[in-house]
Amino acid sequence: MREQPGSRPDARRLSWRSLWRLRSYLRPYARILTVSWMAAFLGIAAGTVIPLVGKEIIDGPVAHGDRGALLPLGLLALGLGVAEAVLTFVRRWSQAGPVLGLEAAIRDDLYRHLQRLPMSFHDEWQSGQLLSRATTDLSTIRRFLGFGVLFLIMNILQLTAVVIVLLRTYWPLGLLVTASAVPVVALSLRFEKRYIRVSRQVQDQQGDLATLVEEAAVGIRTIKAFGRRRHLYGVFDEAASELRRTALGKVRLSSRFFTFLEVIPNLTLAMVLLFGAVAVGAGALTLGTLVAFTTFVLQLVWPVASLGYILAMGQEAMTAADRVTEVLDTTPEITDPAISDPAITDTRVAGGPYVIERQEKRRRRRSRGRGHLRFEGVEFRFPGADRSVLRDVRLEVRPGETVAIVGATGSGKTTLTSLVPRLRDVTGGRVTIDGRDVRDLSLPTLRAMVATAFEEPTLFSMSVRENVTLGRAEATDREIREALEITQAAFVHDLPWGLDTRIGEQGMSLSGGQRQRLALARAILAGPRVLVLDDTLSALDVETEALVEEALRRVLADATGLIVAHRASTVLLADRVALLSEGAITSVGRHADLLSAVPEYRALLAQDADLDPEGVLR
Ligand SMILES: Nc1ncnc2c1ncn2[C@@H]1O[C@H](COP(=O)(O)OP(=O)(O)OP(=O)(O)O)[C@@H](O)[C@H]1O
Repeated sequence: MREQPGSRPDARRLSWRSLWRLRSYLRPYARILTVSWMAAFLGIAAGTVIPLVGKEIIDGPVAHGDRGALLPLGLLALGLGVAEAVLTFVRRWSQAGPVLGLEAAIRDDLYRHLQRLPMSFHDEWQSGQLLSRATTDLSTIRRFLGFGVLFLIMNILQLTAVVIVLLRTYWPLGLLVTASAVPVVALSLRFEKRYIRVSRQVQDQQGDLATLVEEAAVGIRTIKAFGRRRHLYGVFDEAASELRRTALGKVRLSSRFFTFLEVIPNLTLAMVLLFGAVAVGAGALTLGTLVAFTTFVLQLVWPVASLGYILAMGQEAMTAADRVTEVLDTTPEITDPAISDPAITDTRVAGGPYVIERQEKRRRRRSRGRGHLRFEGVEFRFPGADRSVLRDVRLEVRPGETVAIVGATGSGKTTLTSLVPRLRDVTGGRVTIDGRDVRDLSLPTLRAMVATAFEEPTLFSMSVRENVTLGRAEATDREIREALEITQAAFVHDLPWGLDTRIGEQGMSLSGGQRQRLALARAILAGPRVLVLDDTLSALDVETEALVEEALRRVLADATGLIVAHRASTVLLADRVALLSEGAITSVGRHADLLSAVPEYRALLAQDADLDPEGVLR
């Protein structure tokens, strides 16, 4: 079995590199971020100066009873305190925009990229893994790039500044405080390795769990129908418990580390107080200096203690960035040709997306040919598979002609049809429309030329109108009505809000046949030159099917049709039939001729009780 991508910890890839690459998303916010960072640095400076003012107050006015000097120094300390508070507010306020903007921009790019990735990618990746990358992982990155990095640098700066001040104030105690950093650094390095491993495990397991929840929601009917609730609950519970165990391990690991980080500065503080008191007693240190010293060490408690938390955040963000870039780095294999096709959208065209869209539409209209479809020695092999699903397929569908593909289950019918709109790319030979290899056409042009309706129709959580006009957003109400009439889908007018009724996720509130009819209307409304129907009428009752077929005949007369058929009634829509046997086309001809001359074809359609010996519907 091939390994599920993105579901296993892969420490080799893990580095700051993935996270560093995402910095470009912060570029638009350079100015406001500068304000934020300036506020942070000035805040540290103000905070560091306050204890020094305290020292001056104790060693000066307090020690000498000089009340006159107390007021200006007191006001200075107060002013610094207020300044620190205001700067903290400015830092927090100015950070929110860039941080949320960063998350939204990466999410947009990820979504756009997922849409561009080919079917082979989506075949391999669990949707829950993609979902957790687009949600949990991006939030983790946002938290770290937005707050973690700033605090990490602020803390390091504060630690350095305070240590320098301490060393200059009274070096023996300064050295003691500096030495306390050694165990902190040593343990942080050890902690980092283990934490990276466990946090990747948690993130991957969250993705697996999201997949299980999604499958349970989408497949609820099957689960209920087979009475498998308990069984699937067991599977889910096991995955959830595993995640809980891993997450608990992660919390235990971090709590040990965080506790250690809390203890070190407090121990240091106790030692500073002890040795400082001795030094004051011996006259080597003033009282004011000792008070300033202890205030400084107290100031260090939070930066040191939070260092563990921030490092953990950083490590989680690194694994999250790795998981996100894993997807972003997958190159879409099915792309527009280099520059050979004038219909390719040039995103740098002046005038923005609307101008580009208009130009694209004009080009598409110009580039609409007659829809002459040819499969020329087509081979197809799934990635990693050891044998080809399609072998040397040669088939011609002339403009306006309809060819039915008939074959046993698993013979490659769906795969063959998916090559026309380039849902998959041939691995040998070529598919041409009007003499041009489909790979030489821009994807928008190709997909405007070819419309497909699948056996399992996907309807989106939007209105009927939006669902039906997916292939042609500018369709008028009259055109929509006509398409719905052809596909016998007038039932939508009886829905509570007619065309504007939102249909549930996957159109669950509609019957299978109703969904198929809407998907067919969507394909017809796109006004394609090549119409691909992959067993689209399978869920219709005999009467509705007859009505839809009658109307489809008119549509197909105007387009080139490729229809996958299991039933004789659908086959009769076609001018010719191609028999696909184990990935190769073994016979092509008229339905009646194949029925009498090809035993395999006869056997495939034999179950169709409605046929007379001539293969015609009774
Ligand atoms: N994503 C995939 N990865 C690997 N093999 C696949 C994939 N999808 C389909 N196959 C295999 O390719 C072969 C052809 O599948 P295809 O769906 O094209 O058959 P079909 O003729 O349309 O079948 P049916 O009539 O049951 O819909 C099958 O053996 C199937 O197992």
